[in-house]
Amino acid sequence: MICFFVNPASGGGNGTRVWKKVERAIRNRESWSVVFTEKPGSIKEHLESGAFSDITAAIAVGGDGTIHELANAIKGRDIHLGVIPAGSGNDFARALGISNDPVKAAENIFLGRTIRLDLGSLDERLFLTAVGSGFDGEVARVTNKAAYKKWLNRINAGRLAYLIGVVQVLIRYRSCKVRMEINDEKFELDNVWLIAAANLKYYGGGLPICPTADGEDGKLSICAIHGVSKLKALTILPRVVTGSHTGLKGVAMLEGQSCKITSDSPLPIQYDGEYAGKMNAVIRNIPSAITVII
Ligand SMILES: Nc1ncnc2c1ncn2[C@@H]1O[C@H](COP(=O)(O)OP(=O)(O)OP(=O)(O)O)[C@@H](O)[C@H]1O
Repeated sequence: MICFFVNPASGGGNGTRVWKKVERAIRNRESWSVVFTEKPGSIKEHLESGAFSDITAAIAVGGDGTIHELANAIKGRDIHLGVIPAGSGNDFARALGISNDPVKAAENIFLGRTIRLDLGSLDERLFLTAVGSGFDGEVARVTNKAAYKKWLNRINAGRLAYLIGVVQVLIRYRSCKVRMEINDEKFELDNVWLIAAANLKYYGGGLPICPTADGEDGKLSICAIHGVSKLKALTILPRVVTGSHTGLKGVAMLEGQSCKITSDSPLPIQYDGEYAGKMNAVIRNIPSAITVII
């Protein structure tokens, strides 16, 4: 049984619109059911209710936050994961080349072609795309609670909300000293603006922060922007839009199975675009952790 978990709130209401198209397209197919999420966390509640014991595939109709919830809710169970993109960022779907056309994406779900994908973990929680600490964690904190996000999502301008958040944070954000440990190698970094640890290459709605990240290689790709003034950081950050930041002075690209980030004052962290809080982070790659329908 395939179960679609539709988040009506994703993409500022896009979830419902996308589901209507999918429903028309799959009306004559068998062995599927649908659940509408009521609030953050409700996917887990539904799955734990015991009413879904016959699910073989769980499909998020939503954005990266919905698929993040779904992956965590099916943790440890033999359920394939899929997505019909309906969010504002859709970085998971973008990285895996999943169609933005709801009907095509739904057809592919029923074709059932799968890959084994690595996941990342931040403490006990799983993530699919990337963890960002420092500047982008702060952007997630500011943007996710901003009233303008809902407004802009409603007019399909979710990316603009993120850009406003970037400008807000740029004005007041200060770099700091960070201790980073990749596998067993220790680094002391000054003037750290951000450290991202990625399973897949995009975050923030299509920003290729780690352009060579590969969700099937058993490693995290790590990008640290550090050791530069705010003025210099301001010239680097826009280059992330095209992925052309990687060779610049002040940008270190690394990789490893694990990445620990600690600082005297814990940094704000986001994972899959969701704000996780201020913390010292232990991030790991979990190789071939999940089966994804692509
Ligand atoms: N019925 C609901 N009402 C409000 N929020 C919900 C509901 N169901 C789920 N959510 C929450 O909605 C949040 C946003 O969903 P999601 O991330 O999929 O959309 P998005 O932010 O538009 O997309 P993206 O993350 O790709 O930019 C998630 O954190 C999820 O927990």
